[in-house]
Amino acid sequence: MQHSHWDIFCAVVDNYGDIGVTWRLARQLASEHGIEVNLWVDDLRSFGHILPALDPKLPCQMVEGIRVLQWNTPLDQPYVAGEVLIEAFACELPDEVKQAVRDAAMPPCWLNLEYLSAEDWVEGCHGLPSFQPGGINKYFYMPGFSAATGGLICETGLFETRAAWQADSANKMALFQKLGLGGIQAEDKVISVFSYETEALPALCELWSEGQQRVHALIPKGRSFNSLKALLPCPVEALTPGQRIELGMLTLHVLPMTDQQGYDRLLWSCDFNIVRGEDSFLRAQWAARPFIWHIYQQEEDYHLVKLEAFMQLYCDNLASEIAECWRNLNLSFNQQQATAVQQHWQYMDSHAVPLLAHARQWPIDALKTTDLATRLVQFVKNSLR
Ligand SMILES: Cc1cn([C@H]2C[C@H](O)[C@@H](COP(=O)(O)OP(=O)(O)O[C@H]3O[C@@H](C)[C@H](O)[C@@H](O)[C@H]3O)O2)c(=O)[nH]c1=O
Repeated sequence: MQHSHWDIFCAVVDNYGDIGVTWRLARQLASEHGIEVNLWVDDLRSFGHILPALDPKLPCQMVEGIRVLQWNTPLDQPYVAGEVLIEAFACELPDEVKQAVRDAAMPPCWLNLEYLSAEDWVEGCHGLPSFQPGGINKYFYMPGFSAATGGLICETGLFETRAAWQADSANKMALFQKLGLGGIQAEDKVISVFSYETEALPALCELWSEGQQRVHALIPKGRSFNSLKALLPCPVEALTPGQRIELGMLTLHVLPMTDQQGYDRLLWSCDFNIVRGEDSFLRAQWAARPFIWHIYQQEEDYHLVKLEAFMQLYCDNLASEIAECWRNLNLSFNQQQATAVQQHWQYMDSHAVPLLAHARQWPIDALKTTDLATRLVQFVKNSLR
């Protein structure tokens, strides 16, 4: 008899995105689809940054209904083939697992969960099998924005919860206070910043510090601050959560890192979000607020192709003037063009109202009829038939 559990293997690369995506998926599969999930992770310490409830020293633990296992090489905890085996982002599965799959009387449905992209070719590759030694198929599961792709991770009821949160400004003020971010008034502009290093960031800070309105930039300790060293009173390593750095009309706040639900609420609470990678990029869209996407850099500037594909989609039904302005802002930020990013930010400020209206409509248009987890469960059912 086949075991009904699912295994997800995730290798943490150099950031939080791979584990961020797989953790969200694992949680949703368990809570909304009643699936028993084993999540194998090779770096629990990094995982602990976005899941403070985790004990990185434990080889096996239950967190929010998911069994989280330390993935060591060689594998030192037993793997038993279940109904589904997911290798996240083409991580190389342990030999012991591949052997167990070959030996299983009923092998699991084996999937490679790929990175999200808005490019056209994704539709053609989603669901394609690749024949593996032992006569088993491995399927490419491609997240994406169209109905013919694997979809986008989005929990049931998320938009309603977010709308209720945003309907009462007391929620954001209470959150800022809870996070130890002092001195923020309800009418101030609040911007979250979770980017990689870029020269665009000090340029924007300069603009904000000289503006008419009070601006608060909420920045977790890490890569964004590496680009702001010249503005800091101490080395980046010495910054402490809650610390404030006053620069004219701008206050830089050192943001404590929270779990993913906390980060979502932060995105809902800000007027503008600067996000990166894959997961925060999607969550900024679900926050229904305007954003800049600092895309993860790839060889030969391939990331700019991915950025272009997304921008085209996002701007599809946006008035051309506003679309151009938002595209230029994103491009100049990603290309570290200090003067251009300042100019485009100012243009964008003058289109704030329609841009916000677009950001509010976008999640509904982008999600289509079903989310990734629901499509994935259906995909597995179809391929096991
Ligand atoms: C700031 C913050 C983030 N987070 C979470 C949100 C996301 O799940 C995660 C960050 O992931 P991302 O936004 O994807 O950005 P990232 O840069 O950390 O991850 C990247 O890693 C590379 C290896 C991948 O190739 C990229 O595509 C990308 O996923 O951290 C929290 O939970 N709490 C926080 O306070």
